Amino acid sequence: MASAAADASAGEESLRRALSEKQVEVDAQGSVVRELKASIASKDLISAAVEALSALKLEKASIEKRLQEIVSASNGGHQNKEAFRQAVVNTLERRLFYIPSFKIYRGVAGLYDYGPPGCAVKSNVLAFWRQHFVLEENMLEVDCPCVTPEVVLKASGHVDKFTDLMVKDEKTGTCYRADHLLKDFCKEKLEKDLTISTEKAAELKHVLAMLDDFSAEELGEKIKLYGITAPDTKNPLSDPYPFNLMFQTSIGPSGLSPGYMRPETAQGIFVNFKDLYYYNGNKLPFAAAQIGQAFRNEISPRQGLLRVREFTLAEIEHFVDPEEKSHPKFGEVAKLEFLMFPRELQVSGESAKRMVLGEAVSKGIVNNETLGYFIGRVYLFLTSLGIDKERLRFRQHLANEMAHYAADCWDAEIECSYGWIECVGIADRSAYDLRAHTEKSGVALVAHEKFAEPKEVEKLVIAPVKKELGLAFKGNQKMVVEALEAMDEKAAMEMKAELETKGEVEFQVCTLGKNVTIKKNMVAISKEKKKEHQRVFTPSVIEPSFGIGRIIYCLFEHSFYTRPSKAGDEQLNVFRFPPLVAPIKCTVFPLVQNEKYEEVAKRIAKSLTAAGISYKIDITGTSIGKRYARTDELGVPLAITVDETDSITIRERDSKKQVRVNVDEVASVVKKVMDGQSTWADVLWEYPSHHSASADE
Ligand SMILES: Nc1ncnc2c1ncn2[C@@H]1O[C@H](COP(=O)(O)OP(=O)(O)OP(=O)(O)O)[C@@H](O)[C@H]1O
Repeated sequence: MASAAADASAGEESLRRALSEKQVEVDAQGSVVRELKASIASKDLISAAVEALSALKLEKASIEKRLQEIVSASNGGHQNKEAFRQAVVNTLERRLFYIPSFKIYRGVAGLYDYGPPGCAVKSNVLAFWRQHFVLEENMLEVDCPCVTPEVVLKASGHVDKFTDLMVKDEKTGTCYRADHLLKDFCKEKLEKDLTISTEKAAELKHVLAMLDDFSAEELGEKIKLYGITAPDTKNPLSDPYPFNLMFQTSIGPSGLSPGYMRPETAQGIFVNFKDLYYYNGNKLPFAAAQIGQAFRNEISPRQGLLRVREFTLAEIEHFVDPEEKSHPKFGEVAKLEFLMFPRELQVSGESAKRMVLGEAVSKGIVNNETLGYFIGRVYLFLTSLGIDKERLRFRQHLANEMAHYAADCWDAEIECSYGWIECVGIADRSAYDLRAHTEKSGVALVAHEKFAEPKEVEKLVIAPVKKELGLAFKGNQKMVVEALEAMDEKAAMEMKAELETKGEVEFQVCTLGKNVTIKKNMVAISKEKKKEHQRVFTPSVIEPSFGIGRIIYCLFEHSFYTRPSKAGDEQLNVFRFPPLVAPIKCTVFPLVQNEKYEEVAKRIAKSLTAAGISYKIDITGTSIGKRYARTDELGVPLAITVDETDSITIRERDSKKQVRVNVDEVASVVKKVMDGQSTWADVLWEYPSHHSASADE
């Protein structure tokens, strides 16, 4: 291998790049390969690395041996992830951040209670959300009911389409999400089966890419083909069938008025569009926002807070003129650089790449400035909360993942021990929702642009001939009609030209997942000239939708670490929450139990209350080290120890450094750090440091 070092130098740079994209790295000699991240090494990674290293004439057998080591190391990494998760979840449940609901009755899957520190973290996250989005953009906040009449969710498409495909264990009746079982099977095979052939690997990857597109029949065929059985019992599974995720109810005692618990908060905003537009002085763009509970009867909720049956959503609906999607504040986020995972990289099997947001928009990777602006603001929001920048990426939806009406969608995904998790969906939903409610309610949910002078305008008119389409497409007619009507001007004029020359045209209907042949007699496309005093249009909507529980859980994992106790006999848990998020901002401890110190502690507590700072006072006689450990486990940033009557010490959680501060100044010092007006480094600079005489730390 040593002789390969010389060969390595020429191609090393490109090799290093090739491998680091595949998450492996070679050392200076080009002979040792090691994993960059704790992700699972795949067969694909191995063949790519073998190929690249072989090009440098390294000895193939030894490369393969080394790569096998990587695979077992990364499987070890997998176990480490589980152990890490267990440590985090144990701490969270023991300290009552959250606990399974109705625990004394053995709980209900997918339902959790937030305990005191969890409630505080959640309310801090929501307060910051309001400040960062609602306040910053002058959004119109609303609060609508969770119980929603059927007609609303019929119009939005939820009654007919908000389904997942389910399979049942044929013996026990246990239900599973069919696509999740197929996904788990493919992923496990790709990650762990080193003997898998290249063709098989390609097939499984294709299955993964098409997962969202499979019909019930196709999913059933794959499950049979791969011999997938019930994970817990290995019993055979039923054929997949659709299950609507909404909880149904009826409104009023008669039982005649069906309703549902809302599966998202957005519809409450759409149905109020007309009044909100008026409230906003009939001006676009504007955004409405809502924080509230959403309900989804998930088929088999696993993964703790990540997939639950009732959760808090924070949603923004930003209404904008479809012809003007630039954003006046885009410049403020254009220079941000972070991990982006556009469609093309996913399709070609590459990893996410760091990109400058402004470039992603100018190159058309992100559809428009407004969507880009929100991607940037979401990045700033999540990283300010303490989400690790390196474990946050924005993944673009694949064409088959997006609803047919959507112009572009990006998910903010956060990596945690469960893998990459969608925590915020940012979608340009075009005019779909407002159009759907206009049609169903008969109330025009539109905006107006008044012209100074009447204008002669040319209007695109797409008139599908429903009779002909019905004959040709039968049950699929509605989806073909919707897709034809949703065409933009360019696509419509191209279709018109082709119909005139060839008489028919191939047309992709995303909701059907295939092309259909449209004939000349099936649609009339024209442009009509009219004099108009105003332009009436349905606004497009850009929707960032935040799953608060998912964000909080990822934040817990990203903030958690352990460190040895002073005696080195145990590992102590710490959450390094930033002050913004910390459930309690400081603690107050008298060093020893005596009346004088307790008096001082009470005085400080009063001044903290007056300054609006949450604190915990602990006057137990427990050793100070134990008291610190207890509050580190809650992520409390500062601890005030009363060891004199005129001055006290403040200790910072992560550095464990201490300063001495006069009793009268304590509240204002803590407040400044909590509000972000000072940093701990400023405090260290300004106040004399204190070296603890206590043997506890
Ligand atoms: N069952 C759930 N439990 C907790 N949060 C959820 C759940 N379903 C969705 N969310 C959150 O709500 C946000 C918006 O919902 P959306 O409908 O886009 O999710 P989704 O695409 O259906 O999610 P998934 O594909 O994971 O089921 C998601 O980004 C996620 O953070």
